[in-house]
Amino acid sequence: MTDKVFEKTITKQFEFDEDVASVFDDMLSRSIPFYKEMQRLTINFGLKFLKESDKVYDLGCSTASTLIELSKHSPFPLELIGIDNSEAMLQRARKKCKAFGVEVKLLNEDLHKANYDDAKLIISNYTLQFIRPLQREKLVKKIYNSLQKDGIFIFCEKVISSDKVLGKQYIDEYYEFKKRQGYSEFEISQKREALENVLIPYTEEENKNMILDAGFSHCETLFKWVNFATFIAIKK
Ligand SMILES: C[S@@+](CC[C@H](N)C(=O)[O-])C[C@H]1O[C@@H](n2cnc3c(N)ncnc32)[C@H](O)[C@@H]1O
Ligand SMILES: O=C(O)C(=O)C[C@]1(C(=O)O)C=C[C@@H](O)C=C1
Repeated sequence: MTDKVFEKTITKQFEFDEDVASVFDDMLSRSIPFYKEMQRLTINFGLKFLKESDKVYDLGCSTASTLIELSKHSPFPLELIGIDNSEAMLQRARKKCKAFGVEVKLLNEDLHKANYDDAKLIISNYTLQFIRPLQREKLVKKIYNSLQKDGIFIFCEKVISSDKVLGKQYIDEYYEFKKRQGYSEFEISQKREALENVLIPYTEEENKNMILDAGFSHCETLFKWVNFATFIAIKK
């Protein structure tokens, strides 16, 4: 279904509710430049570190798109677990997994409370940005502690520039992308307002520092397009 959520005047902050979940796959593909490419890199780099029966968690799995693609591309069976606290998203995820014949354990839980121990790979794409900064640092520490030795954390985030002028140019370039995807100026400004103080992006460097502060021995950028980036972190 086509995303028309922000065609009407907003009355509340952005939420992963029924309205958003019902158009979510279209919303992501039209709101995140190179979404598919970043997903492909997440899967390909993840697979380089995995072996049969390894546990893979997707934190903030939404409609399970990434786990379904991972399952389709993996040459061996994996234990796939998706965690999300939006029931509207998980309903779509269950339907899609069934339709694709993919076995994924889908859990409706808060990431702060859920258990993801013994993970070989943890994925979290475009989700940390929705976690309040103080909680975010704690969550990344929890992710680090939950990974096995030699475990991998791959995550994608919307990012900002630490330079004021470039920061403004990033936003202009991003809104131009959105216009090319068919969103009107009204929809763009409505969504911007709804996301204010809900989606809190860090700079690329702040993300890396947060990861290293949590204990990871290495973190680098796998991909970046203006204000969106994919990172990989290694626990030694
Ligand atoms: C932008 S979406 C993730 C998109 C998805 N990873 C993908 O690549 O298709 C963020 C997701 O995180 C979930 N989420 C946000 N905060 C959460 C929390 N505290 N616990 C569990 N899920 C959370 C939301 O419900 C939403 O489905
Ligand atoms: O539309 C925007 O401004 C976005 O930042 C895109 C974004 C994201 O990065 O998570 C914001 C909310 C939805 O979850 C889908 C995509």
